[in-house]
Amino acid sequence: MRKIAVLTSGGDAPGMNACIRAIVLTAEHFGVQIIGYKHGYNGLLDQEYLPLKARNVANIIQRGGTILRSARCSSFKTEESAKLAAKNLNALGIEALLIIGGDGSFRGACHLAKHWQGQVIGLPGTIDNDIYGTDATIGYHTAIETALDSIDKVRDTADAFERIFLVEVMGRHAGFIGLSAALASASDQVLVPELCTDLNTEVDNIVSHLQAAMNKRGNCSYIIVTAENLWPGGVTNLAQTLHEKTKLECRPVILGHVQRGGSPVSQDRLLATKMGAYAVEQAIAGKTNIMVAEQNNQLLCLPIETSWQQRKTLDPYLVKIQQEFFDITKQAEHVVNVKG
Ligand SMILES: Nc1ncnc2c1ncn2[C@@H]1O[C@H](COP(=O)(O)OP(=O)(O)O)[C@@H](O)[C@H]1O
Ligand SMILES: O=P(O)(O)OC[C@H]1O[C@](O)(COP(=O)(O)O)[C@@H](O)[C@@H]1O
Repeated sequence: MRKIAVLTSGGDAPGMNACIRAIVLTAEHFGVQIIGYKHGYNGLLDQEYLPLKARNVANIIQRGGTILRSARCSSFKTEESAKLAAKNLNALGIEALLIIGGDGSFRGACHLAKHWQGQVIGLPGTIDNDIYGTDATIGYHTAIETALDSIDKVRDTADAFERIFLVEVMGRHAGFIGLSAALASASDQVLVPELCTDLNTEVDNIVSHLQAAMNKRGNCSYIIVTAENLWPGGVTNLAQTLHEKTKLECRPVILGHVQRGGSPVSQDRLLATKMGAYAVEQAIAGKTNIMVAEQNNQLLCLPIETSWQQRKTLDPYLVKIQQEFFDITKQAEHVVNVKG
């Protein structure tokens, strides 16, 4: 193994820089040259790259975003693009390509592999955590912290005015950020795709929960965490609907792209560092068409297709706590008197 390339693709995630750093330092350790393609798969098509050395990755572990830039590249789905990318990689003598991104980027890697003899290795990097086979993806823990920080602040003003707030978090098709942020911020309800089967009955459920909370706690603040793309018209519409049904003040808050930025928390830096180093070792060992993953603190390789062929599920115990133990409408009628 003499030359490896790396790129970041799809939604950027805090920790991608830490991962690039680990890849570069590990490659240097083994005497392997490394180049970075810029702007995701666009860089492969435009032959836009730069050599990466230890000095290029100094002082980046704490930075969000990605020094290689990221992008979505819809034209990469064509056969001509994959062939052009293969030609460009061969022209530079690249033997392995490391792709830091989500399952879409991994599909891109598989597509390329049909037309390129080199090795492709995926490193799961997305705030959404929606990649099957790994306990967490690079960026997920930082996104939870960011959402949590905002929800805590929303709670202050919600409490002061005894208002209802709907907070929209990211996660295009997955409720990992939503469920974790809701539980960790002690939010009253969480609406995520995995748990909302029928939106028609959902408004009535929310209203009955709300009434139960008011009956139990008196006039109070109430926070609902909602995943993006779930509610037609988003949280602004849902806030309006709830206001019409309850006559209570409901305010929508969309957290948006702030969740993608910021300095990575230690969990993401460590995960990114471990996965980056491990991916280089796997490349040197000749592995291809794999993604690196971590399960129960153990690094491993999985076939890259696993990432999208199987659907990652929410932690059932977290769901149980939020949906059953903490559901105000499902609490036992009698309260045990601790004084006897
Ligand atoms: N089926 C596919 N074939 C080839 N390339 C793909 C495919 N799906 C996604 N890609 C590439 O991966 C990029 C990132 O995918 P996307 O789903 O947007 O983000 P993520 O990798 O974070 O899931 C796309 O813009 C495209 O360049
Ligand atoms: O920045 P964009 O292109 O608007 O994409 C927004 C989407 O990207 C994400 O932040 C991350 O998703 P991916 O990592 O799968 O690209 C989603 O949570 C969000 O829906």
